[in-house]
Amino acid sequence: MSPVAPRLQVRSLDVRYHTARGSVQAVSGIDFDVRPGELVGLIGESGCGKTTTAMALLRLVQPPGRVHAGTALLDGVDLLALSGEQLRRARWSTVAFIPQGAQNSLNPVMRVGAQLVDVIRAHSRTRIAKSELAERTRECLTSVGLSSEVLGLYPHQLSGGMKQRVCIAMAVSLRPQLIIADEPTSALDVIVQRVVAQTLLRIKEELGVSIVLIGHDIGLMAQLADRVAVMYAGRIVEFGPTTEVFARPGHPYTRQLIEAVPALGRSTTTITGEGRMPDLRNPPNGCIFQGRCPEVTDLCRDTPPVAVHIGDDHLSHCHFNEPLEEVHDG
Ligand SMILES: Nc1ncnc2c1ncn2[C@@H]1O[C@H](COP(=O)(O)OP(=O)(O)OP(=O)(O)O)[C@@H](O)[C@H]1O
Repeated sequence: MSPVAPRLQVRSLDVRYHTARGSVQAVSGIDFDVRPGELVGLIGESGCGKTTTAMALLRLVQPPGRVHAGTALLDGVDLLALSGEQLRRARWSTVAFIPQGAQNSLNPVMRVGAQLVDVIRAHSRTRIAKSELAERTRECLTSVGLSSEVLGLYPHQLSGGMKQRVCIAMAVSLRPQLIIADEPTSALDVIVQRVVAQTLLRIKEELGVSIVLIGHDIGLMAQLADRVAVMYAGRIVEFGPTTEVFARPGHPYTRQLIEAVPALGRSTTTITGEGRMPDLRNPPNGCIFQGRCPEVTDLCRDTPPVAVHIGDDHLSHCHFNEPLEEVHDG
């Protein structure tokens, strides 16, 4: 394991949705961490719990959802234990969020500059002089590669990619330690996706911010993430350096995901594995992936696999991985 202390450390996070038809175990005791200035990607097919994980970290899980257990330490402070007032202060200034389709959340009748000023004023802990505000808004735009002329424009005068970069500028405006971005490039065309992706890399490198990036575009994630956590049915089944995970995937689900990477020119993934994700109201005993695994055995049906180190900093949850060293299963 690397000696770098994590900025975010998530342990045993468990989130359920209590519906009339039973309790959906959307996130089942996951562990992961994000280091300073690192981009960690959460990948997996629709319904595996990526957004629920993000919502839990932001304390935005809505009823009937509820965080049942876990901790999420950001520089030692448990986000899941903050009071309402502490939370209000932490939003934007400590943890910022770029939601899906963020560009549509810009106010159409306000100039970009005024919207940035609003965010900084509303969430700043101290009063900021007008001259400093102007300087800060310019800096924010520069950090995402936009010129200060954009401050005077309305959202409809911007392209989709520029709007998304304005949203990233808003996210960095309070200089947070952590940004959580949920599919920030979805609904953009491929060329624009690259620009937005480059913008995320730029703020990571220039501002040292840590980023949790949610997405299902495996190709894009392979280019952006320092480490990836592969989720399946509410669990992290594999976690490790991106190059390692893609070059030497340990988990059969990761292998299926990689095989499903679309051919050049297509932008969506289809999963080739047989069968559907298990019913999360009644998950199976044993390995969560047993229903889709081509290598399933009785051991998999009876006993959940523990996390094993299969490489430097690389964990996988499969009975058939060759362990370098066994670690506690979260
Ligand atoms: N409000 C809700 N009520 C009941 N179940 C829910 C609710 N929201 C999500 N779920 C369930 O929780 C599980 C995880 O959903 P989540 O949206 O976190 O997955 P995801 O990986 O982010 O999917 P997507 O990529 O489609 O956004 C799914 O089984 C989903 O059906």
